[in-house]
Amino acid sequence: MPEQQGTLDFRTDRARIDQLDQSIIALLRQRLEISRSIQQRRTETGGARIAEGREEAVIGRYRDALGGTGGALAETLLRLCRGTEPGRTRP
Ligand SMILES: C=C(O[C@@H]1C=C(C(=O)O)C=C[C@H]1O)C(=O)O
Repeated sequence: MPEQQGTLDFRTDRARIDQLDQSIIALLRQRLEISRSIQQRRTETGGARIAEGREEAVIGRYRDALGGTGGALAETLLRLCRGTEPGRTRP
């Protein structure tokens, strides 16, 4: 029996959410690859991995669009793109 609440059936909307999540994950992987490429090229030429001013701009973009939680999401996204999470070698 499908999961229902009263007469509501969430299957169609949940299928759309699942599709959107797959698209978001694919976009995140693209972003991660480009971000790490920039970081690698910078460190290989003696620069710092992190560009704080640029990160502030990225966080501000998400905060402006989505509020404080959006800013927190951007901070998590930047940690993902740095690839420096302890104990993780892959995204
Ligand atoms: C990708 C860059 O390098 C780092 C990663 C960033 C990102 O993932 O958006 C932003 C700033 C840097 O800390 C960059 O400088 O643009």
